[in-house]
Amino acid sequence: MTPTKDKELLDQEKQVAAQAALRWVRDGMLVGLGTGSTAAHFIKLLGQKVQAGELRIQATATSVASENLARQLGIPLVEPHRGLRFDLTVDGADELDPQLNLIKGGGGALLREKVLATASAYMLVIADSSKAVAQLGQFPLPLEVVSFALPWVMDAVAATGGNPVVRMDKNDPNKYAYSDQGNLLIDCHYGHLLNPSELAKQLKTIPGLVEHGLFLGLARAALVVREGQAQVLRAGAAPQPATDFAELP
Ligand SMILES: O=C[C@H](O)[C@H](O)[C@H](O)COP(=O)(O)O
Repeated sequence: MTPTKDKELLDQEKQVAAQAALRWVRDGMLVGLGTGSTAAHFIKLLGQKVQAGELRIQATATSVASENLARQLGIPLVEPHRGLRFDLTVDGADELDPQLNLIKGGGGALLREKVLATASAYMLVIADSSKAVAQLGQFPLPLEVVSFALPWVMDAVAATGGNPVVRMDKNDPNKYAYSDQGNLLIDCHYGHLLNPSELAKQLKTIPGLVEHGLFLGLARAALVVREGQAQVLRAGAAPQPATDFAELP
């Protein structure tokens, strides 16, 4: 299989997962919108339902890109405010393990993604087959870092075995990449994570490290596509077909 074909197939899987996720959305819901290519498929499909008058929902997005997309599609948006809680957040992931622990932040949106996932009654992950792994850590762990603190954060993260690399701008390799909050991003190459929760605790003690991309115990279910079919995964449970399955969060 050529890399391009591979990418096309994975993109089809992302669309299938996004389509299946629509079953989770009900009239009147407040929905958190994720970021990335898989979440973008979901936002487009959701936008079609809203435009057709088939769903009345309100949403908040986890990035400027997703917010712009939602606005273009006519999805009503709600600004962050005290007491705002989401019925459902639908988001992609860079990796998910059988316990539905995640690595996120490949697109730099980890901070807002974690804020919305935490403020949601239900987080649903949508993913192509390449994202499901036995153990997290092949994908470099993203961190969001305040610029001033960068040198010390790099030292502290290196001391945890993270081999940190500052992320560069996709369009200009001589410039740093910045998050929507104006912070820097670091990618950490730990290899397989033997104890993600211990690592998460260590990272939280580093001043200037705003957030890490480990999402532990946040996802309630995942829709992962295998051989063209969406399957529902839950922590420690056997996969279920998503075809004859609809769940109210
Ligand atoms: O910061 C980006 C997010 O965590 C994405 O959800 C993640 O990188 C997966 O993106 P994609 O759906 O494009 O693979």
